[in-house]
Amino acid sequence: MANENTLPLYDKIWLKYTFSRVMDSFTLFFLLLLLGYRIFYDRNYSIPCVLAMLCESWFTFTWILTMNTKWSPVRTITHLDRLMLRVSESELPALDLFVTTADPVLEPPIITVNTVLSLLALDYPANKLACYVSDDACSVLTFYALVEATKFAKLWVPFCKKYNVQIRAPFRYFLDEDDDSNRKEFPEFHQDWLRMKEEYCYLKGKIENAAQNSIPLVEEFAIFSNTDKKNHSAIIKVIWKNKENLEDGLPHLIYISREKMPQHPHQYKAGAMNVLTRVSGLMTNAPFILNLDCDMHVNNPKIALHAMCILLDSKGEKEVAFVQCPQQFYDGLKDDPFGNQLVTLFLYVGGGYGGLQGILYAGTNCFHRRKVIYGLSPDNDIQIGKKNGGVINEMEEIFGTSKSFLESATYALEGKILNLNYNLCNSLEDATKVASCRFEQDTAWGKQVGWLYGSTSEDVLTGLNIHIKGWRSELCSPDPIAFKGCSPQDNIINMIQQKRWASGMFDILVSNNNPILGFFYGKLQFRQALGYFWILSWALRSVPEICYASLPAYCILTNSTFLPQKLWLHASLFVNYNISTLSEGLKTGLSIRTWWNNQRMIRITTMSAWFYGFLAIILKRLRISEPVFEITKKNESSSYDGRFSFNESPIFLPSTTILFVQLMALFTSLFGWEPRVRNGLGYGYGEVICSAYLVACYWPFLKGLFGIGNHGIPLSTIFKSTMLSLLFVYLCKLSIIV
Ligand SMILES: O=c1ccn([C@@H]2O[C@H](COP(=O)(O)OP(=O)(O)O[C@H]3O[C@H](CO)[C@@H](O)[C@H](O)[C@H]3O)[C@@H](O)[C@H]2O)c(=O)[nH]1
Ligand SMILES: [Mn+2]
Repeated sequence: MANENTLPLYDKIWLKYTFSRVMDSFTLFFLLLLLGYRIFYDRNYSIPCVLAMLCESWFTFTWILTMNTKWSPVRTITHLDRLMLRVSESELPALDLFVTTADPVLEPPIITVNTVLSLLALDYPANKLACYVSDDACSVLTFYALVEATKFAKLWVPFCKKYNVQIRAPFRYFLDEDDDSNRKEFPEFHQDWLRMKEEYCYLKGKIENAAQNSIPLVEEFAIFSNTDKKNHSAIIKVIWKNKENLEDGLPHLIYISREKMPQHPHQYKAGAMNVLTRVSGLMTNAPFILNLDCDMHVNNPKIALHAMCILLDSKGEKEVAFVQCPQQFYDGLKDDPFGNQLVTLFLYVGGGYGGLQGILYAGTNCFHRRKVIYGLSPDNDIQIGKKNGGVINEMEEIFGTSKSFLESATYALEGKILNLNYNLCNSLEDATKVASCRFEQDTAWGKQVGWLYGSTSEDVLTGLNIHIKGWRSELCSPDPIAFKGCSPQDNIINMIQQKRWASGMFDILVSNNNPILGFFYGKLQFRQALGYFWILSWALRSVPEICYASLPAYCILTNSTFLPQKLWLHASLFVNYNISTLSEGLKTGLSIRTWWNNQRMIRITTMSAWFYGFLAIILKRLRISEPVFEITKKNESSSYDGRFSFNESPIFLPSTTILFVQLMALFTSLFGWEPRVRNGLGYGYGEVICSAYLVACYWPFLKGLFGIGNHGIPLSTIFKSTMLSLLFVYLCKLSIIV
């Protein structure tokens, strides 16, 4: 039998989704058949047919990318028991915890507080943890909430540990009336539970109160007087320090609001992450970092141990740069009307990346190695400037001019665990320096080290760069699920988020950091590069999709055809594709309704949010406007009903217009208003069915035409869309004449 100590700490299991593979292959087969048929048999080179063929070629290409990504999915299984045999609690490595928040209105402090509480209560030695909260809003309310939360944490953390509470974010825990898992063993449990609930309500009340009546800016809050969120010096406050270094105490808690100046680009979240990295480097310098968005609370208190199984495993140690846990959400609306729960995405596509070079970094729920963030590659050199002793100048060029930080970075890069037990407060002066705007000037921060700048999807960009260095990554999805967050609550917020993702990712594709170059000049594996291409090209997909969606309407309005005579090819493709996505959904435990909502939303998103994402990058490249990071609004609980809401945002124009165009086409066909066939063939059932299918996809918009209040499409949007669709009809007519 293998020695206990040589057994791997985690295993990868290759999943066999045979049915899925077969169905996906059929889809590809039909796509190729269709193209072949068009080229060799149909030979119809009319405008709609050529356009359709171009679009179909793109779809085929995308489909190959999709299949490549999904083809060999894996699951990782972590062995906590083996980890515990190998290392004792006191030997576990230190872990720095980062939480980012940026707006006390869109991100209510009570949510951040819950995330922090769930982190402080992790099942991990408390003297190995330090929690850093970055507040880009420089909000005294957030600070106040954290100070108050610390008081509560002193009761909450021991309570969670004593009773082995599973959900350690109080707002989720107390949703359940009473938790009687501990009834029998501990007679005093109920008493404690009641007290804890009362204390939590008290905390919540205090924060709500403070939000309504402003907080007096005296004593520890005085530093917030005269601060403007876009213009203020750095504020770093050690809210709580685990002075006696107790294993079962409360981890350090540090509040950071980095310096901001109007003329200095602050680089959104990536900028905040880099400040967190540096400040924590000075204070605790843990070799591992877990980063969470403010709304992502810990749902499995053992998650840090699970991640350590991968990071400390003898193979993982050498190869794995980061461990990413899936993004899952609480309070998902029934049947996922906005298609934003991403369940099958993480399972099928996420697992698929796992079988390649590794899952992409998703910005939150991720454990990083500090040295990798500092630019180290698996063969241990730092690629920008060689790091041989004494070359302090080079280190300065990379990491900036802070002596103490350079020292800590050297330790981190060499993998030495410094028994700093740094006096957190003594490093405050240095910390303020590394949190200043100017610190990064002429350094490699954001370019080669740290979180990278230049894309609103800083996460994918940073992860890609790590993969290009030759590192791998792993997906970690223990049961219960590691973290849970808040998904966009309505379709408007969802669209803003999708637009940011699509534009940020397309931005990477057209930059020097793209996966193609990464494959040729770096160590990005071929299939991983294709996998990246799949996701980075989301925005690009909008163009052929919009084009394809206008074809049925064009054909009906001009009485021509874009479908080959043999409709069965398209029909089989359509049926096959739908059966395969449906079966994937059902296997994941989703309802048919959810599947349909997801299908519909992917069409709507592609042709609106992703299209705007595409435009945003074109404008950026033309130096007309810079994309901004629009923060997603977060809620403690969901009060939405899943109906679509609308506003005057241009994001609704493409959808409304596509709907109008299809409706005009369908009416034309119904009343026989189409012109006579001129040459070749006229439109047939195929075009009508396609048009009707699109109307089904855009049903929420059709309802929106008759909705009232924010459930109705505003008149101005209706007006603009009418104009656009009339223009489309006019152009169709024009194309007949010429
Ligand atoms: O200037 C900023 C802007 C944002 N954030 C933080 O960034 C996080 C993510 O922002 P959110 O609005 O929640 O965006 P999501 O679309 O939900 O985030 C996903 O997509 C982002 C990239 O677009 C990633 O950074 C996130 O980790 C990932 O969860 C939040 O904690 C924010 O507080 C900052 O710290 N500073
Ligand atoms: Mn979020």
